[in-house]
Amino acid sequence: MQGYFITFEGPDGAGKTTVINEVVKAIQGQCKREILVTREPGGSKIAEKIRDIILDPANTEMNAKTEALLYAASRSQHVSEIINPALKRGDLVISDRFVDSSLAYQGQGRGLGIDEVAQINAFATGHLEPDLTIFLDLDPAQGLARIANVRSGSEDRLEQEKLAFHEEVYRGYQKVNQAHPDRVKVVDASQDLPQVVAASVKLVKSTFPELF
Ligand SMILES: Nc1ncnc2c1ncn2[C@@H]1O[C@H](COP(=O)(O)OP(=O)(O)OP(=O)(O)O)[C@@H](O)[C@H]1O
Ligand SMILES: Cc1cn([C@H]2C[C@H](O)[C@@H](COP(=O)(O)O)O2)c(=O)[nH]c1=O
Repeated sequence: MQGYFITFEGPDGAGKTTVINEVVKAIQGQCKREILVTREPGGSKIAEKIRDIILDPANTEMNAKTEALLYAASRSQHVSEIINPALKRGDLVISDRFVDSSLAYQGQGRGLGIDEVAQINAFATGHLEPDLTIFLDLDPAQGLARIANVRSGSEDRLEQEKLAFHEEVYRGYQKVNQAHPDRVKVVDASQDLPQVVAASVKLVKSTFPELF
């Protein structure tokens, strides 16, 4: 039985983690499949260890290629150990970030090139692609302001990057979204949380009506 793979993407602070939790609460009683929520970087023991290295603010000397390869390595482990087995069981897998994050942050933000970063990720994931990606669309400055409200002073290495970097990442997302209009659906994340959640639930239900 083949499962379903949904990813949430967006700038830092767009609300991905919060919205995923609310979407799961909303659909849990109605969904015909088990729901597995996971995240990147991370999602498995080894992948979480790699996450700690990538996001440690002390690792200021990490170069862009190392960063891209660490995200891809973490993802490879996550896919083989967690995501693929769940999809084989027939689960609905919801991941907080996936390859599109690498295309936007490392491909565009770090200037490595979206196509080049896509290639290493195709190798890492065995070409796994989500069935649906919900892009929470928020101005990067607003996202950073939301994060500063909740964890000012303890931002991770990526969150500590200047606004110009996050604006470049946002341009990367726009390119990726335009290249995959069938897969990526955009939700206005500047709305109040209940509206963002309702729009996301509607997308899940309309994309996979057979799940409900
Ligand atoms: N629609 C919303 N309106 C206002 N605040 C929101 C909204 N959605 C989430 N938030 C708040 O914004 C902050 C960041 O949310 P959250 O951690 O879910 O974002 P994220 O996209 O997962 O961030 P990151 O990419 O850094 O992991 C939280 O304090 C959350 O409560
Ligand atoms: C998967 C992935 C993530 N990032 C960045 C985006 C965030 O700034 C951090 C951590 O993610 P979280 O949502 O705050 O937990 O990592 C990235 O640059 N490239 C990636 O592939």
